Amino acid sequence: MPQCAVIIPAAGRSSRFGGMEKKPFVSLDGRPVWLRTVDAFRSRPDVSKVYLVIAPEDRDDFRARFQSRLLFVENVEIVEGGTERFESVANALARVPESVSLVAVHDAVRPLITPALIDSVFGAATEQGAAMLAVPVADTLKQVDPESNRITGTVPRAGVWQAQTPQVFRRDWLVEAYARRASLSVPITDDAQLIEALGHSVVVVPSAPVNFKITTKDDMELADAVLKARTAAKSAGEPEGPRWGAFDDDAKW
Ligand SMILES: Nc1ccn([C@@H]2O[C@H](COP(=O)(O)OP(=O)(O)OP(=O)(O)O)[C@@H](O)[C@H]2O)c(=O)n1
Ligand SMILES: C[C@](O)(CO)[C@H](O)COP(=O)(O)O
Repeated sequence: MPQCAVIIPAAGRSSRFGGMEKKPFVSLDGRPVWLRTVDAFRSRPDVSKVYLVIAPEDRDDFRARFQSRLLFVENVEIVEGGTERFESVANALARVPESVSLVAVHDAVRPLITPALIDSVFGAATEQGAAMLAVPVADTLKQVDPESNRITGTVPRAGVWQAQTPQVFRRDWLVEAYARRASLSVPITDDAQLIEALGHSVVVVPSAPVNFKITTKDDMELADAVLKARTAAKSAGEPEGPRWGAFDDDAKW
């Protein structure tokens, strides 16, 4: 089974989240967001190592709060983050050995990822060299003037998908893409963009809205509600569904 390294960037500033604590470190139904996300990958037989990227300014606090627990968490390496997301990913990518065939990048703040969704995007990347999870845009998209808040146009949504993560690539492609990143003048908001710029096609694997990114406080409340619904479904003996994802284990952080 091809080995996949998993990069989990958790070094952002959480500026849209606000609050005293950065979103990866907030407790979500008893466990911190970052741990829920790491736990979705670290015990998989097809994962060689998880690289958790933490901002330099958070390292001491992270160590103080979580290091003792990490002693019991195998194959997780802490990597120093950068100012921009791509820098954080690049720092971790530099740690991935050449022996690893695939690299997955998954936002630490998408803790509701499910085993079935990971299976599907890992499988597609193994076959195609590059794959990512996404959901088709369901709402009508409007272009809005930031000054007046007035609509200046409607964006055709046919064929438009909302990118998620994991985004999974052949390691050599991702290394080459990052080496050439500086040549791109457009803003880079995801890793697939860099692979596309190399001329490789990235396969989109249909995902589920439950794999949303926690960006604001409202998202955290929604994530908490989903987890509570999963726990209730498990207690009621309902079978795990690929869209509901793995039922939470009883271990509380
Ligand atoms: N320099 C950065 C910026 C982002 N991230 C991570 O990339 C993921 C997606 O980024 P985002 O949701 O934008 O997080 P923040 O950058 O923290 O959010 P904001 O833009 O609101 O500050 C998050 O897990 C975040 O921690 C990172 O590791 N390093
Ligand atoms: C990578 C990503 O989650 C795909 O939708 C998104 O681009 C991250 O953007 P952010 O501004 O760093 O949250």
